[in-house]
Amino acid sequence: MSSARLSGVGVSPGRASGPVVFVAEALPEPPATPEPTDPTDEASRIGPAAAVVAARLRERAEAAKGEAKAVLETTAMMAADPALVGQAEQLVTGSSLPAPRAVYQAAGGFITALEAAGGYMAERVRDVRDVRDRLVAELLGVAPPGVPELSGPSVLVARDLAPADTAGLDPSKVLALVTEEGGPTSHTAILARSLGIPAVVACRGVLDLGDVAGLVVDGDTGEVEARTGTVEVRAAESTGRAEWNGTGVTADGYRVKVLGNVGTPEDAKAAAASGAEGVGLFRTEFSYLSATEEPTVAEQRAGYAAVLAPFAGKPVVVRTLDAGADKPLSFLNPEPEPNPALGVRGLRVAFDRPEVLDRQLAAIAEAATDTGAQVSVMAPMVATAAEADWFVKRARAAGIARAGVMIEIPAAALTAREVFEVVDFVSLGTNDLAQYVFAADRQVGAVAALNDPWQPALLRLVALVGEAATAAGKPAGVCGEAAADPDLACVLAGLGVSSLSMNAAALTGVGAKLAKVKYDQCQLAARGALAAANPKAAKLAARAAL
Ligand SMILES: C=C(OP(=O)(O)O)C(=O)O
Ligand SMILES: [Mg+2]
Repeated sequence: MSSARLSGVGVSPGRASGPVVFVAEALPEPPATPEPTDPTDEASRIGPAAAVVAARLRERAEAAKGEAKAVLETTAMMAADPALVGQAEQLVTGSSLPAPRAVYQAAGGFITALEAAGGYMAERVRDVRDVRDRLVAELLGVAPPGVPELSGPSVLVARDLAPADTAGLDPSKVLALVTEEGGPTSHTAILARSLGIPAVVACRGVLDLGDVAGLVVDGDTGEVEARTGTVEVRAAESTGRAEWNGTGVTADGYRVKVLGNVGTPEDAKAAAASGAEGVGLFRTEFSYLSATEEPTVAEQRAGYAAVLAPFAGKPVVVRTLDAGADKPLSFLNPEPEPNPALGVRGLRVAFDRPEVLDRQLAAIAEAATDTGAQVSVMAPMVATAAEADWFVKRARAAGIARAGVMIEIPAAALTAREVFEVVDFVSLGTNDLAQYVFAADRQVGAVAALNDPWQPALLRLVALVGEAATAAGKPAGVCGEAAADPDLACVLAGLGVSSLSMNAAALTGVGAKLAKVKYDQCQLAARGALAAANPKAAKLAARAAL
């Protein structure tokens, strides 16, 4: 047995090992050439291929439960649909197209019709695309794209995963996740952390491992060991070392609220069970990553209430839709952009379509009344005080008394004093703030080191916001991944941040660390990190003080 070592960036803690499963990449659009030499023969391949795809989907449906079962049964029926097969056959015999292209085009006709019908029909578009891709892959003799059905616990390896794919992973089957691309603040990393799946991103070379039986993955150090022989199947153990009494406070009584980042009702329950004092960031867009139409106010109200319910009587900051860039919502970002992270994302979508924001605010206000949670709202991707003012006025008009904005664009950090004049609070999104201050895409593995939350340049922007918060007498929180690192959490508190919001798994570690240190140690750590020349030196300087 031989082994090879690779290293990437550990983004979700824990050590796990097991057999490896590669996630096949999306197939390119099949070409319309060369013309088949015998069109009748070529057309006759489609029916049997559809039968194979349908049978596989039915098999998976039998083993699945609940919603997954229903989805698989519907997809199996579509794959066996004689209309799709018939039209594709005609395109081969009538227009001399190769079978994969014919299937692609026939499915395209169904997709256009479903989209035009709207409503429930439009939601089926995703399923038709799924069937189309499976059928094309079968005809080409290659693996279908996406996360395959796992026969047992496995380590998944992918170039990167779409947020919707990551959200759908089953933590009981996925031992660990390793991606060739992606950065520490990409949504793949954030979702892996919230699912408690050890993960390493930006792991160069993992896709070229070829003949490897299993991987040992260390989500803390970022090390990945590839073995050619059998690898023990081992799930990560939860560390559970630290203890915390559920109140964010330093040893000498300086209060720093410790809050949860949530996207789903399951996240909210996990955050409440882990002692979150409230929610500092509810990412509402996570509920609609696969939606093809804007959810109605009633649907949004019910969805938000399910997330707010565990926090009745507690503070919850609901962020309005942050659609675009790494989290596109098809009903809000239909057009491709040359540079999506710098384009129309977050609050910018609402400038063109304020009625979508108003409907969301109405649903949030109703869900707040339904659950008794103390709800505030905040807008993502705000660049100027004027934008902040525009948002706060709309929130107040919707009956939501407390409104703030995220500070995740350097311009907003640099003008934090003006922003504070119009908002009740701010929350620093250090994931995007790092991406924009370093001009380093958070999804690109090659620039992952620049997106390190210990970068002194990032901390200097946080310090500006902390000073502006103190001058305004209003709170500044951090809800980016920086807040989830216990030492860095102390540094942020020392910079004037009054609440820290993080995934459920990080709450105890951060709460326990704060309880061990005095506030002047946090300030000393902050001064040391600010003055450091690089992230490593910043970490060492902070640790020396803590
Ligand atoms: C918390 C943040 O928002 P998101 O990660 O959802 O972009 C951030 O940018 O730091
Ligand atoms: Mg952000």
